[in-house]
Amino acid sequence: MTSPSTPTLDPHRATSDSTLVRAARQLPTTHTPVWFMRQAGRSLPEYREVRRDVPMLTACRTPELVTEITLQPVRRHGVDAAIFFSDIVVPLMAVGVDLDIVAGTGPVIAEPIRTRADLDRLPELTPEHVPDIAESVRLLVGELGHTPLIGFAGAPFTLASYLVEGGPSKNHERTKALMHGDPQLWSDLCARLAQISGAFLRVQAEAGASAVQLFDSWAGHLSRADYLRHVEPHSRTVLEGVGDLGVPRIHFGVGTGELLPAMADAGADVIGIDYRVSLADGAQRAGGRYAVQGNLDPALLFAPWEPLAARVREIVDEGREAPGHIFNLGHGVLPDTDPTVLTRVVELVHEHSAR
Ligand SMILES: Cc1c2[nH]c(c1CCC(=O)O)Cc1[nH]c(c(CCC(=O)O)c1C)Cc1[nH]c(c(CCC(=O)O)c1C)Cc1[nH]c(c(C)c1CCC(=O)O)C2
Repeated sequence: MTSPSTPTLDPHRATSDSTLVRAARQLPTTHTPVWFMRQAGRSLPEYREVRRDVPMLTACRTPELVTEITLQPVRRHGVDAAIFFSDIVVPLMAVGVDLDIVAGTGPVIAEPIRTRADLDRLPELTPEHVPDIAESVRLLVGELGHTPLIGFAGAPFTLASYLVEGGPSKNHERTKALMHGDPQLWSDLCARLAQISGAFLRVQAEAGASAVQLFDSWAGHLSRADYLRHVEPHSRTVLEGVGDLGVPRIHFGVGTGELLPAMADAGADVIGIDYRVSLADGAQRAGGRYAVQGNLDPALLFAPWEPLAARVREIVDEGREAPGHIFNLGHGVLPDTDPTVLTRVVELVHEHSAR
């Protein structure tokens, strides 16, 4: 029995008709949905205000702050989706990895994982590790109404790179050395990370996130052969592991032109395309079977309005040729971006794509 005050059994019902979910499912939409990676963050003065005295990871674990920060870009820009405010290292922190996020640098790991004994100290993730995440999602879904919330996690390779290198890396040399020098340890590490990412996505989707995105930001540093042999099986475990939840799965990486077919086939519904490959080429490389997300160069947001607007219209037009299109940037919003430009881009995407 349900009464009006009991939560609906299907937390995704309110957003099942949203443009984001429909585009991901390759259904017709009234306009092209748009959101931006890193839409919450330093480009917004209201974000800098909330974060003034609060460290990044404290903010990520405080449901009231996660809710406020996630809602800020939705209120300001009128985007068609919210992305959960968190970080790819939050589930690692939750299982006990000693790490910090250093402003201007990124995640830094106190004791990198390089040996079997190191891996043995990395536990699996259970919902009990992240009650605050479920709580934040529930608060957000209540506030967002018909606007979908996108949950996310880091993919095994990108997480492994931070853990093995101990921090951000340009060349991923220790990571690749481990991959090739001890393939069994590499595979066991990625299997553990796949469990952690998959469980983190599950917590978010079960609490009400309407879509999930797997970020394999650094996968573009791999050859296709290495990606297929050493990485794809683990990303597939994550994506297929949440297939039963019925929420669209977006798979994104940077510099992945050569990997798009493999990344799409790893179990995604939507393939993220960065700005190096045209949407049309990207959709075709993914076999023409997948919805696409992208792909405005975030640096173009610094260009004068006319050339920027022309590029936005072009991307909207190219997206019409794909089975489904979600407008986004090719990578995250840069911290110095003028937020009023982002709002104008949202308005233009809506206006130019209205049908
Ligand atoms: C590689 C990666 C990380 N984190 C993430 C990725 C994958 C996406 C990508 O490729 O950009 C994912 C992420 N991190 C953050 C989000 C929030 C949601 C959103 O997109 O709005 C998301 C989706 C918040 C954040 N995560 C971080 C910030 C900046 C911290 C701050 O505001 O002080 C934010 C808003 C910190 C972070 N965390 C990480 C980096 C590289 C940085 C930037 C370091 C810096 O430039 O200061 C690791």
